[in-house]
Amino acid sequence: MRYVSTRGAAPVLDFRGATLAGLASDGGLYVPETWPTLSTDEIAALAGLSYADTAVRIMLPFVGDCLTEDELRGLCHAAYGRFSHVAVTPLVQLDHDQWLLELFHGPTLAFKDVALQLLGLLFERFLTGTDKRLTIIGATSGDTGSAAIDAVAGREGVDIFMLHPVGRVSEVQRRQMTTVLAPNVHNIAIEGDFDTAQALVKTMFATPALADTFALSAVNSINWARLMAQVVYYFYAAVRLGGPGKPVAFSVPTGNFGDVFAGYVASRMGLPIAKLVVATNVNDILHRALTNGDYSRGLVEQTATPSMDIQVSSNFERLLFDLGGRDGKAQAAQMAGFDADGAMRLTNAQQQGAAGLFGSERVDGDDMAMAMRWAHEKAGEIVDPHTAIGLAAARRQSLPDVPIVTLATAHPAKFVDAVERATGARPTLPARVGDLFEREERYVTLPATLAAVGDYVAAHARPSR
Ligand SMILES: Cc1ncc(COP(=O)(O)O)c(C=O)c1O
Ligand SMILES: N[C@@H](CCOP(=O)(O)O)C(=O)O
Repeated sequence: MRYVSTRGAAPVLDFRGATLAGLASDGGLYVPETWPTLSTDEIAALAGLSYADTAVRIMLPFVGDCLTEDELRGLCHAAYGRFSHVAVTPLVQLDHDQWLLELFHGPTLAFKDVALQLLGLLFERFLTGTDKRLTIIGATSGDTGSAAIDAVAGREGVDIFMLHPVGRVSEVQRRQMTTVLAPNVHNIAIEGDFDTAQALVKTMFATPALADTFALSAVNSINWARLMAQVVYYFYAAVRLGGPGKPVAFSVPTGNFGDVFAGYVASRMGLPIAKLVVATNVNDILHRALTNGDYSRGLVEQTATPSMDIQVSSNFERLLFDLGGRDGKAQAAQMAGFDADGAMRLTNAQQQGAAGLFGSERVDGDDMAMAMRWAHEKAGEIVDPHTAIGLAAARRQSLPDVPIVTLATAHPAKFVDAVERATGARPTLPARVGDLFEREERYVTLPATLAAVGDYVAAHARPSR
């Protein structure tokens, strides 16, 4: 399998190359040159497989000859062996057609673990036998940071620099990052929002003083391997609800458009998906783009769903590229327009292509709290605020006889105050998180400038040998 950049000017890479590079050198994102497909019989044959074995079947075509099937199986079993639920991503029924897909049974209690536990192992596997040292730079609105740090803390050959917006993540989220004191982990609180942090990361990739000295890599969903691993749970859930014979819909709480893009990939691979609902909070750039083609950023508003307080959704570029005829030059021009103006219009092809599969909903704080109460009172489930955005959007759909699965993206105890405000219940952190509130924290706070953050990275990273 070969990987091409959405902006058409970066080298074409294999899976190993795309995983280690993270972001393409032309500023674009790597996508597979073609979508592999599974026949109806191949999808039906996934029924009854364990999560790890399902992952092997789905991911093998993307990995190409960079890993043998046995190597991939070993990595998947190691990654998913760290989850606390035997099903890894269990389904929970809420009422006749409403389901939750619980994605938070990994070490850091959010869906990010599903991909990052594997990505940590992939980095290690691809670095073994080389003298390459990776410098990972990432941005987080709360959950990617802890999942990535857990996946690479203490690993040989990797340093990680994780930027989070100061004061805009929950205390549990912050502590899950800043109490990891391994010498290869560097937490940086920046004075800005998540979009600023993400833009800084992309700028650092394009800064020769950093990119030429260090082997930079990414753990955000700009790294294709992240999304590849997230495609698996769409198949895993759908076959348990009657797929491929019966179509299933998904409602996905969305910020950076990674999780829902993985659902799009599952559909391109042949999984019958009736609808993919893009559920946003009041930071609704994606809802506006999908309803009337207006992709224009506003100010980021702070909400009770901090992980989705995003106005520039990196992975939307992947969708626009695919729907727009995979024309790298045109995509680069469209993104340059957005960078210059903070706004762009989707083309007719992009709008019409998206309309066939995607729906979208904007969910405000009141509707989010109402969905939490509904889940608690009617179904006895406590859901986190991000999941509640997805659930509120799912409950607005009218899809007779189609099961609709809301992706439950985080454990409710990560956002305990918001949960208590809405439901009166105060979920407790699972014991595996340990003495999070007793541990020492370590991080620096820096202005959100390339000079400050770039200098810090240059001073603390170890050059690639
Ligand atoms: C708990 C939670 N839900 C939803 C999202 C949104 O996912 P994505 O950025 O892949 O759209 C995030 C952050 O990414 C998150 O941490
Ligand atoms: N909500 C995310 C934002 C980054 O998203 P990613 O999926 O691109 O890593 C977070 O928790 O950090």
